[in-house]
Amino acid sequence: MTIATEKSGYALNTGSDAMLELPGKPEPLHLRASETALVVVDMQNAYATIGGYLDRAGFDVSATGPVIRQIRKAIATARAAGMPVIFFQNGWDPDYVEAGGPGSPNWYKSNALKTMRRQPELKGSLLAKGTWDYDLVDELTPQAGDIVIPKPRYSGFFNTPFDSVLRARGIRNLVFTGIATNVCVESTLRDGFFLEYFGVVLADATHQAGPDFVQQAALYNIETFFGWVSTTEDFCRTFGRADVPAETHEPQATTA
Ligand SMILES: NC(=O)N/C=C\C(=O)O
Repeated sequence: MTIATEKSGYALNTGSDAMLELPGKPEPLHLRASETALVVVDMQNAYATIGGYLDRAGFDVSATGPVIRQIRKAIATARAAGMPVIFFQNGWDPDYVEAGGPGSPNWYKSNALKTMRRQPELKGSLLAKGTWDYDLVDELTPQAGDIVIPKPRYSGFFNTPFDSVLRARGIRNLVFTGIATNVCVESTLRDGFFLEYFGVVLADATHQAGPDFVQQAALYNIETFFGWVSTTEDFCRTFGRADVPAETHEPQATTA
């Protein structure tokens, strides 16, 4: 992506690179790297690690290892292609004020809040900022140039600067990875659809919260009504090299 330094104007930031074809369902999607961001949804211990919130709430997280590895490949490709990499972190302040009280539907539907009400000894440990549960998994550490956006609800567009961050960079296409396909990934992709963003999910770089059929249902919904479904390999082949190494980096990202 070209960054304007001595000249001004929206057109300086976007659209000068090649239009590429990303294989996908229900059909290939055409997009430029300069107008595309890689979005990593909620890859926190809460969602991807045994002992985290989803595991404690009774969801199966035993198959998240391969998903983490695919996300690392996608991140390495995106960084090499000059695409913004945007990490979301889901959760609330340690007193759960941002979670909403009994006046919020979130109070009734959040399985983290329900689990903590059932097991009061867990209070303060699930999805609270500053805890291990809230932290991104060690394998997916943001680096300088990446953007980290905290979010208080399932959609990354709600009560966050996400839309502004995207519009300021001329981003029109969102490539989604992360957990959970059927909750925060789909919610964010849907809201993006309403805001005229083109959303594509890398199926093998996502994981559902719930039984296997939920993953298939979410992908069906996305490819049929809201966006496109592709794979990590196709993303890496289109924007770089499929065998690009999944590096580790120092934590120096910008938190929005
Ligand atoms: N990141 C997510 O998709 N979260 C799903 C459920 C929750 O946060 O309770």
